[in-house]
Amino acid sequence: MDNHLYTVAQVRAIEEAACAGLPPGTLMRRAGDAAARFALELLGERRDKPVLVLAGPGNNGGDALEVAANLADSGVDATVLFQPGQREISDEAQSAHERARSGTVGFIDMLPPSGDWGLVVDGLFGIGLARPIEGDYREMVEAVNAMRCPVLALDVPSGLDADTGAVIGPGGVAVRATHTITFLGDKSGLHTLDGRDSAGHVRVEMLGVSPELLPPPSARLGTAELFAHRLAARRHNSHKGSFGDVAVLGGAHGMAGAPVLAARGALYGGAGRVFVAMLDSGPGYDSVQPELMFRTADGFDFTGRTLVIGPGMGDSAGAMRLLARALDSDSPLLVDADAINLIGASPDLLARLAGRGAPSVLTPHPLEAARLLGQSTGVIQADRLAAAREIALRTRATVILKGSGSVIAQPDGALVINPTGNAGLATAGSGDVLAGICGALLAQAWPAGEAAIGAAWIHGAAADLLVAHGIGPIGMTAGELPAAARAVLNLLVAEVS
Ligand SMILES: NC(=O)C1=CN([C@@H]2O[C@H](COP(=O)(O)OP(=O)(O)OC[C@H]3O[C@@H](n4cnc5c(N)ncnc54)[C@H](OP(=O)(O)O)[C@@H]3O)[C@@H](O)[C@H]2O)[C@@H](O)CC1
Ligand SMILES: Nc1ncnc2c1ncn2[C@@H]1O[C@H](COP(=O)(O)OP(=O)(O)O)[C@@H](O)[C@H]1O
Ligand SMILES: [K+]
Repeated sequence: MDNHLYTVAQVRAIEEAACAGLPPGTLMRRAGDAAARFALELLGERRDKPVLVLAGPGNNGGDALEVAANLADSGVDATVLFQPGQREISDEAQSAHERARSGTVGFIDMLPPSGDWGLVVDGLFGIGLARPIEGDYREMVEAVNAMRCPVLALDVPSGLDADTGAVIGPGGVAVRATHTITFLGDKSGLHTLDGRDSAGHVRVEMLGVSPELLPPPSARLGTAELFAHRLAARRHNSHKGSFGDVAVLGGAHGMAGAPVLAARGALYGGAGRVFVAMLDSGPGYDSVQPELMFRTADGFDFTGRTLVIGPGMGDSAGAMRLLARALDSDSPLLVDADAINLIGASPDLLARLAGRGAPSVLTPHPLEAARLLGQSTGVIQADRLAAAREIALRTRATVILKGSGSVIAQPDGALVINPTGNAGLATAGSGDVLAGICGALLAQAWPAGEAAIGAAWIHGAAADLLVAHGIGPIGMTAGELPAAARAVLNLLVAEVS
């Protein structure tokens, strides 16, 4: 399947199983062939420009040498930068060396001070990188990152942890590629945390390995197919009651903006009726969005309503009581922002959440996730997939761990990484809009897992649509997201209808 993600350990096992039935060096040659074709595509009309190929001491370097030999065979001026390592190289990599050295490939052992490269191929380190990149290799990575030409990473951008998307540290560096061709299965680390910046566009090359050799994936990349079956054209004979009520609970004194943004997200996400139940007396109505109905939270009836709790809620005793009441209710529930922090500080509230029968979704950003798990943000970000899964297991809720490449974890441990969105979303209030969109999908009877995957995808796609129209990433505002999300939703519905 196109969206399957594997761990490094799984890729090693796939490689071993595949090698067993093949003559030595076959996979490396196939990797070199596929990557050279990709390199030629990237060069396009600029085939007369020289290509710099960085070859490391292991098999990633072997792939690079195969690429260089293939490019030279195609008439491209290819130069390999290679420094021998301490260890003996593998037989496959040795053959690749011999092949490259017997042709027209040029070899250098240090980077020239300047060079007008048409493309750089990064074959320094792949899934075998075991410690931070230092010394001469570090200088090479830094020099490549300062270049303006396209950079094609082989398998994994050198320096990146292919499982977690973290730069291997402490104090490490990673190549920032424009493109990555990854072998024998896509890898989670290319799609979350630093992965998206480092890997650029990812192409998966299975090297002819039979699908029967593939294990069940450790995670999936989010796609519209994962939730498309929930999208349906609206029946003519429908009314506002057909699409559910969302009530956003929050809005302590001076913090009315956050619940209003969430409520707009819910309205444009298709909920039939949207309420904002404020802890303190807030605005009587939203003049931009007069469709929203304002209530006071005290005594507000939850029956038959999907609840989005937390935006701008604060941590007062009243907030805590409201949260306890929401957790104990039978309503589908989305828990965000201050409500997450309150649960992190209270084993009692955590137990109420874990004991819920109705659908529950939690949308922590990394700091909120850290508070929930009693860890530092650094620990959460060092392995976002593990953190999201741990929260889902502890809370028995669906979790969206937000950030670049949001990780959606289900209580049964299943993981999805959301591929949509961009840095324009790094603006105050965009998380509130996500909470509202997810609330709207829950209110339209989507199961929690699909609502979370769908909301993250639609929210990110809305930001991508805004960027495509010149609205961001710089200066994109959260208030612009709901209408863009509506456009994405209607496009999706039109596609499946
Ligand atoms: N085998 C196959 O069939 C296929 C393999 N494939 C390819 O192989 C790649 C995996 O190859 P790999 O296992 O050799 O690891 P790789 O990423 O080259 O790095 C390990 C080398 O780096 C060294 N080293 C590590 N850290 C270091 C550091 N910080 N600074 C300096 N040195 C450091 C380490 O030596 P060490 O010093 O640790 O003893 C070792 O020499 C994979 O990503 C894919 O591209 C594909 O062709 C498909 C078929
Ligand atoms: N670089 C990025 N790429 C993709 N999505 C991002 C990026 N930065 C932030 N986001 C998304 O933007 C939202 C930010 O939410 P959050 O951190 O709660 O902010 P706020 O509390 O201000 O609303 C999340 O959905 C997050 O996944
Ligand atoms: K690499």
